Amino acid sequence: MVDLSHLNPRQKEAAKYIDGPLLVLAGAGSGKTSVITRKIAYLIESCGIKPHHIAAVTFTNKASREMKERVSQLLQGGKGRGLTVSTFHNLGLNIIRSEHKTAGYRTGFSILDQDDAKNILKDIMMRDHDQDDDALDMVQSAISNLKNDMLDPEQAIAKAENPQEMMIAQCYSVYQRTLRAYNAVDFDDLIWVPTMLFKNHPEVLKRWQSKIRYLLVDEYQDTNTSQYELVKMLLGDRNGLTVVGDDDQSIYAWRGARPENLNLLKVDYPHLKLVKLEQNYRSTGLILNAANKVIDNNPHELIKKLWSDKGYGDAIKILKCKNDEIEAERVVTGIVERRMRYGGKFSDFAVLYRGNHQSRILEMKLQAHQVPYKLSGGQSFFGRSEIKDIMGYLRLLINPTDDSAFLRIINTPRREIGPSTIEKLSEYSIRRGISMMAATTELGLEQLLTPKALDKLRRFGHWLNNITRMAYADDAVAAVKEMIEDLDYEAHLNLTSGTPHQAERRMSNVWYLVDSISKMIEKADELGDEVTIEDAVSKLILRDMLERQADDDEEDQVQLMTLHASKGLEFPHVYMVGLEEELMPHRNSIEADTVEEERRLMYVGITRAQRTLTITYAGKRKQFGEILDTTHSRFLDELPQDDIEWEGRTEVSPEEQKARGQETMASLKNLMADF
Ligand SMILES: Nc1ncnc2c1ncn2[C@@H]1O[C@H](COP(=O)(O)OP(=O)(O)OP(=O)(O)O)[C@@H](O)[C@H]1O
Ligand SMILES: [Mg+2]
Repeated sequence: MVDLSHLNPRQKEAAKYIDGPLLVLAGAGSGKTSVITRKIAYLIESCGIKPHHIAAVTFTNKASREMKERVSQLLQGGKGRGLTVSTFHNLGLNIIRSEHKTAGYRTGFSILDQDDAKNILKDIMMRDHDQDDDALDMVQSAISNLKNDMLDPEQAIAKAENPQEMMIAQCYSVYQRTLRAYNAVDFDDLIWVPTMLFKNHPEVLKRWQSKIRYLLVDEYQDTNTSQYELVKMLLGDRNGLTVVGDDDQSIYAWRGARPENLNLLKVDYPHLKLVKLEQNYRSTGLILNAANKVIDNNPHELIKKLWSDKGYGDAIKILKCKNDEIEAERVVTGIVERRMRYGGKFSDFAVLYRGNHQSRILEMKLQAHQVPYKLSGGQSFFGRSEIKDIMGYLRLLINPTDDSAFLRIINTPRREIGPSTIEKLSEYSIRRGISMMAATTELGLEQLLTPKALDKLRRFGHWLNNITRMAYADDAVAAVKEMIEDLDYEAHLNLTSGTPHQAERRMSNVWYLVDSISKMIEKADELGDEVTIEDAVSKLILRDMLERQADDDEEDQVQLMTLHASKGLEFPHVYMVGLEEELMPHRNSIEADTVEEERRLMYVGITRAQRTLTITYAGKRKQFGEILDTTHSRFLDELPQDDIEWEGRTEVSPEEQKARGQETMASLKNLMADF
């Protein structure tokens, strides 16, 4: 029997309630994710539901890995085998994979990352509309919003109210046709396609409903319309749904998330049971109080009051630094000092920032002090050009119809296949209705190309076909290694990198990628599963898209990530950097009057901290090559000023320090009394 004794009465109630759909609505650190993981164990061990009938979904890879870990601790000895714990997008990918025929895709369909998708869109826009990069970004995000709101191209065209919306809808229509022709899906399709599939094919939906009998959703406030639709369809008129969320932590409205979905649940499921949790088990009293005060500045329908019995804790520190360089230096020396003085691990520290561009200066300082660190998200691994190149080959290897991958690598490393050859090849492939890769070895090309160009294309085509055959028939990893050697990719890096050291580092990234594939295949082997090169590469593509991070969570490293990426996680010591107007809150949100969402982001950041919170800002910051004067963020003024040590502003008086000490002791005594 599963042990629920660690849960408080309300948590227990939520874990045991299975008579209807349930919503747990509660603030940060109150144990929502813990309810989900315990409930999974309860469903399996006490309700007799088989693990393969349970699916738990969350938003980021990191969160889903954490959840998996927590569940596997609760269900040891393989009791959880077959359970699905994944991101929404991963669940969508699995659905499309097993239903690809009905969904209209051929096997080995490819998943486009944001960049590839953008390239396709760029081609389309250049063809019919003369547009710049800003317009491209705008259209890409508009198409994403249309998909998230479940509108297909025809509906978007019908709904367009002005020339701009019509232009977007038309681009959407051509874009979607092109994706189909490429046998490819983009990130939003991973949700949109399964939803449409379920809508149009009730028999497929039925099959999935009988597969997934209990669905649990974490971070529900960040679901968008199509994700909500997917949840609703999977549930049907059954009872097996638990969702947990916190409207104060809704931080993805800009990506189509609809916190109103929390309210919609009550409308769609009149019998919805609501459980609220109030005790925070994560943070000290001071940190929690600061979080509560900041979020109080947002309008609330439902007031949630969180309390903690972890004692008063250390004061929150605010450091004013002269510039961004000194800010980074102080954060790093602060981490080193604290670790030396109190012990602990580097992985106890997290540095959170608003935008990925802020990581570079921190990375430099961490390297200078030889502090190990892990960067999550941003332009880390999969954004590197060498990885994109090799991924291009791998994508083509698992899906020869992936024309965008073909275009990326056909002349990288250089094979002297010029643009006019590629153009003719493209026209020919469109005329024949085949992929560019397939066209390379067609006889019909002879009339179009010079013998030299023809020879180069054919040699390329035959070579890659051979590697593909090897990868499927024999040892996939050996085939990939041979491919990289045949390409003489190392020589290409030597030619295109600034220094030999850079070339070496880039090549080691390539081997890291190959190693990841090999590990995936080995791991599956050990479990008795079979993972093909196709599965391994698809997984890499998805990992790339979701988080762009290397898979080395276990190591003792300082964690660097954006505030967005930190959702759901917790760290003993948190540094929030760059708390300046126009950076946090972000300039765009000030202009668009969406500061409330930034305030929720601030709330998310503060509530990641368990024991100490240090906030920094710089008086001057280098941006776009210019040094700009800055002012501190308005959110700092919203903090409870009595509880913070604002360096250079207010000193904490000795009497006050004493009073705080007494208060801390008193709450600690209370805490001890509870044990
Ligand atoms: N009943 C409990 N007793 C002791 N510790 C608990 C209890 N419930 C949760 N915790 C601990 O509190 C911390 C926060 O829990 P959890 O991450 O589940 O909160 P959450 O509500 O999901 O937070 P967030 O809103 O940030 O996602 C975790 O370290 C968890 O182990
Ligand atoms: Mg959580």
